[in-house]
Amino acid sequence: MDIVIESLLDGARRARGHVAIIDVFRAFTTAAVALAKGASEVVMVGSADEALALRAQGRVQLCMGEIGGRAPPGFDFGNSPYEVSAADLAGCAIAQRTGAGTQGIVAAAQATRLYAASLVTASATARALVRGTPAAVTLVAMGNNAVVRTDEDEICALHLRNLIEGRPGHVEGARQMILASREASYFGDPTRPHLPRADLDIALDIDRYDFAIRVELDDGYPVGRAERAQ
Ligand SMILES: O=C(O)[C@H](CS(=O)(=O)O)OP(=O)(O)O
Repeated sequence: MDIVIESLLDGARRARGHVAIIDVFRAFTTAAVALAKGASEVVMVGSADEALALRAQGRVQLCMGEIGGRAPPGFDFGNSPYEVSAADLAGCAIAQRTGAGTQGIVAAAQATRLYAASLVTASATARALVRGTPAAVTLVAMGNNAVVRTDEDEICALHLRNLIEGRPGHVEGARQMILASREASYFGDPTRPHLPRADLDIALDIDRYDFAIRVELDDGYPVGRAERAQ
């Protein structure tokens, strides 16, 4: 099996085989929390207008995500796992728009199987990626706004590769490397109130959940749902 690590939007466009689009801060940590809180599905879109239109049509009940890190006007939630962790989402379908993660999902049109990945679902995602013994697995680190590479997504890709190749990786080592990064330092900064420290704590709770987020097309929209091992 060929395992390729890619980055950013062009990496998502090139990705082949079974693909993990990685966004630790914060899109797919937030999506995982939403699914764990009972959301039925997360419809991943490229624009805030698409998310709002899906809610207006009744296709989803809630909108979450960000532009410039903050909830767009009319959204129910920002892109904060901590904020979402306090909500009752039982049975809700949610539309999500973010600057990196959901853009990568939309761009990954060549994937034969697609996952939205972060560290909270790392082991479950690694197991899911190898099911069906694909010829190729591509791990795409989405970075900031899908244009600047970031430590947390690149380290998540390396951790996933270790797991896929049968090594345990180093959970605490990965955590500490990310905590030392520029992006981690933004959380809890009083000048960035949209980035609570609790978001960082949740995002680095590696293997918090025992499901992967499988993304499949539904009426042309990529829809993420929890996928547990059989
Ligand atoms: O809200 C976030 O943490 C980021 C901001 S940016 O778009 O990467 O600049 O969004 P995400 O898509 O979750 O990386």
